[in-house]
Amino acid sequence: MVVAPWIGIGEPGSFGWRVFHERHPVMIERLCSAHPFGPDVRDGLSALLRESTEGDVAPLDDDAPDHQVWAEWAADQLGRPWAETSFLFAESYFFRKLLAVTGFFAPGPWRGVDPFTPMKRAELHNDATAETLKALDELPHLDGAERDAAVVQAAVWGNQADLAFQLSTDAGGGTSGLISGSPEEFWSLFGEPGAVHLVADNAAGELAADLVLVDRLLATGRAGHVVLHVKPGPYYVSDATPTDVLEVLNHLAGLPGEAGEIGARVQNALRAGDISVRSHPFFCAPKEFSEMPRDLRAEFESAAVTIFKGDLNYRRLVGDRHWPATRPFADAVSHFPGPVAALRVLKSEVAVGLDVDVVSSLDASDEPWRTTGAHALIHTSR
Ligand SMILES: O=P(O)(O)OC[C@H]1O[C@](O)(CO)[C@@H](O)[C@@H]1O
Repeated sequence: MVVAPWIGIGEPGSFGWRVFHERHPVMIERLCSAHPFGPDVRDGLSALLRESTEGDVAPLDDDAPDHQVWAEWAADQLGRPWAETSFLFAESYFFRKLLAVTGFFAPGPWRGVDPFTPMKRAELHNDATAETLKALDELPHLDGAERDAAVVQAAVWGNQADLAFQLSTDAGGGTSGLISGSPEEFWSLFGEPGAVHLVADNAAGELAADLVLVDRLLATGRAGHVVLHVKPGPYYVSDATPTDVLEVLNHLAGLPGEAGEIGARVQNALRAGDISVRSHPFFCAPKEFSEMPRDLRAEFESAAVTIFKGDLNYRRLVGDRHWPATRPFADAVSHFPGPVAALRVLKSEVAVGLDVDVVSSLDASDEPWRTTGAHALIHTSR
C-alpha cells in the first residue's frame, strides 16, 4: 500500500500550525466570554493552549467514561512534543482535553454542558441560515432532477458554515464552485432502496441541509432506511451531537413553508423507525477510518451507500496525508467496505481525486485553494 507522510502542525506558518497558534486562542477567548467559567477553568484553558503550542503531549487527567479508550488512542503519542504529532491526532486530542477542562465530565455545574452550544445556536438562528431555509420554498416548484441537484448542492455548501473553520481562516466565504464531481454523479450511486448511512459533520445550517437530503433520499425511495451518524459529544466546535439533531429538527419543524414540511416528514420518519440516529465513540477518535473498529465496519458493510460530510470526515476517510491531489479517490477509499460518497468544502490541506488540469490551474492561481473554503467537491466510489 502507498503511504504518504501525514500532515503535521509543527511547521511555523503551515495550516495546522495556524490552527493551533491563531485559531485556538480566539476560540478560547470566545468560550470564556460565552460562559461564566471560574478561574480554575480559565487557567486550565490557558494551560491547554500552552501545552499544545509549546509542550509535550500529557496524559488525560480526568476519569470520564471514555478515558480508557482515549488513553489507548493516545498511548503512543504521550511525552512527544505536540509539534511532532499529526494534525489529526493533535486537533482531536486538543478538543477532548478542552472538554475535560471545561468540567464536562466532572461533578458540578458544567457537567454535561456542551460549551459550544451558544455558538451553534447563534448559527442556527442567524440571518444566513434563515435565508437558506426560506429558499427551500422553491423546491416544490422544481422538477425532479432540479430538486435532486438543489438538495445535493445545499448539502455540499452547507459545509461551508463551519464555526471552527471560520475562526481560523481569512476566507470571505466565497463559493468558487465545485472542482470535482457533480450532483448527477452523486445520485448515480443509488439503485434499489437500501440502508443509506450519512456521517454528518456540523450542526445548525449544515445539519438542516443534511436533513433535507435525508428527506429526499426517503421521499424518492433511494433509501429504505437512513442511519444518521453524529458525534457522541461536543467536538471541533460545531460538530453535530444527538442533542443537536433534535434541536435542528425542532427548529425546522417549527418553521412555515417547505422547511416546516420537511421537518415534520423527518420527525415522522424517526417515529416510524425509517431514520435512526447513532453516535459511535470512534467518530471522535484521532484516527483514520481505515482503522475503524469491527462493529462500525460491519455497519458500513451493510449499507447500500455511505455519505461522508465535511472536511474532518474527508481527512479521516482518505487519510490526512500529503497525497498527490490527483490520486484517484477510489484508491484512497479502497479500505472502505462499500459504496461511498464524500461531500466536502476544502478547508484543510489534504486533497485527492482531482483532475490534473484542475490542479494545475488551481496551483497557478495565487490562492491557497486547499484551505480557503471557497472550493468544494463531490467524490464517489462503488
Ligand atoms: O467541519 P469540517 O468541515 O469537518 O471542518 C473542520 C475543519 O476545520 C478545521 O478544524 C480548521 O480549519 C480543520 O482542521 C477541519 O478539518
